[in-house]
Amino acid sequence: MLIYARLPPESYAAFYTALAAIIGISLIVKALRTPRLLLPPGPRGLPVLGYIPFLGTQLHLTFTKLGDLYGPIYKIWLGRKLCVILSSPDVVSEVVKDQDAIFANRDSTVASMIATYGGNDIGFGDYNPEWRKLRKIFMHKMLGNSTLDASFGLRREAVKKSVREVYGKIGTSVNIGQVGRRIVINGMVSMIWGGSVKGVVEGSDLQGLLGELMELVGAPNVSDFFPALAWLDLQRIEVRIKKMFDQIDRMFDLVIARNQENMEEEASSQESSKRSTDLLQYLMELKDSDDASSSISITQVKAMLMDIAVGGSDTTSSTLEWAMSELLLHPQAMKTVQEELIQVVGLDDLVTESHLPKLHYLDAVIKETQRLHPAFPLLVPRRPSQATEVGGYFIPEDTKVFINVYAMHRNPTLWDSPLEFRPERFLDGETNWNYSGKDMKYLPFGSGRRACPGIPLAERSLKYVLASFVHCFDWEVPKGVKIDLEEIFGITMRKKEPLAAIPTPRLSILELYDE
Ligand code: HEM
Repeated sequence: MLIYARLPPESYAAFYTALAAIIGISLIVKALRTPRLLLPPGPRGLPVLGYIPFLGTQLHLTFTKLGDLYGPIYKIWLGRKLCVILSSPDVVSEVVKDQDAIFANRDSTVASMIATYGGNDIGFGDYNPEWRKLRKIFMHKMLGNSTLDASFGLRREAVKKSVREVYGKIGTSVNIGQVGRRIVINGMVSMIWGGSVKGVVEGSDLQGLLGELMELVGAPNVSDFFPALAWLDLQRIEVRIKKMFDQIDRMFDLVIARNQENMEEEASSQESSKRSTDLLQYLMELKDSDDASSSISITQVKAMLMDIAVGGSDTTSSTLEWAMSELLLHPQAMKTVQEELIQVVGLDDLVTESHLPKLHYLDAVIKETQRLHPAFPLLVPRRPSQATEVGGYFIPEDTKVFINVYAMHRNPTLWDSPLEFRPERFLDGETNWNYSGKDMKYLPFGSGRRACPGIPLAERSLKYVLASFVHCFDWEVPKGVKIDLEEIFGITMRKKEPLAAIPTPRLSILELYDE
């Protein structure tokens, strides 16, 4: 204080000027020394529209070609939306492993928000404690091994029904995709509410409604690229998806009401011990639970039903159709699968889920099918909750991040002869191939916090249905028909031309087809 008091006023001014100069210079030096991160490279596109006019309909192919030009991390602008596309194990690992928590949000769209009850589900909900609660319930309780074991009977009924149906069409051409979709939807529906509510889906076209809903969720929407124009709903996607959604929602309301009536009736007739359980019943019990760590709202119940119906149906049935197409194109692989089935099951019996762990070649066929034809070729896009760095580039908050597994699964630097269908590569004995998402070059179910929670059910359903199809029947492509493997990009990647083939019976006891 004394010293200050003795200094003349001009000295204060000089002191503060010098101090400001030193701070200013050190900030400039620091800024110059810190390398400024750039956005990833990428094509220019047009003013305002960005790359929208050049996307085409086969997004996975467009993105793969751009990856060949710009490398494993590049950007495009779709209107006002910045998108980054990743396609090498290194950069993907930075996102789904090193910075998984930052990239744990989905990039919601107008359509996905409507279809998921405003993001009250697992697929599009934001990463927060409520989402973690739902995901835990979904994975450990609803799709845990004991729940799946208990519901095997319901899946078996769905498979047997379809085997009977195909047997009725022996010698004629069968649309395999359609039969597969029906088995998967019926199996899914009976697991969800078949134990307690009968007959709600018969007469209502759940399969058709889900198909249309998925198509609209996957369609590029101007409202997402130019949010200021969303109120115009230029492509009428919002109007159309609301219509589909309302019909499915009404079906859920009906099912829930019936479930409640049945539970009340059973309680009053004191038959609750005989009650058959299903996922809906389990969810309704959580809805009424007093335990805050597991209680859920009725909207969350319906959003989870939607997740199972949407997430589990098209993915599983498309993969089945691709697997059958590859087997029909590769008779030696078909023969090997059928021989394995004779050894493990025998021609005098039907496949059951207890046989599945012994069907190693069949498992390799399904893994190879998913390598070449991943159901979500670009996974489900993620969105960083803060600005960050990937592959040495700047990634702003809220960028839409695509992971191009289609390109990685076909990359010749990662796979030998990547375009060949060779199930044996999954039987090499050295690598423990699985769907955990730890090996970044093989991600059919994604990886990290947002990886598919339906893997246990998907794995069982794929093996069980495919094994039953090729064990019960020999299949032949109709004369003059050539199987092609052209894809259509949508939210899931489907086969463009439906697969048709002619079945003939294989089992030695014909009564098995009528069981
Ligand atoms: C062949 C069958 C299936 C395939 C190939 C598949 C694949 C995938 C993929 C790639 C994702 C995104 C993962 C990521 O972004 O990292 C996903 C998410 C999801 N899948 Fe599956 N799936 C299948 C079956 C199922 C089934 C049977 C269910 C439910 C019963 C299901 C429910 C979900 C849900 C709820 C999500 C969103 C997860 C989240 O955002 O946290 N999936 N699936």
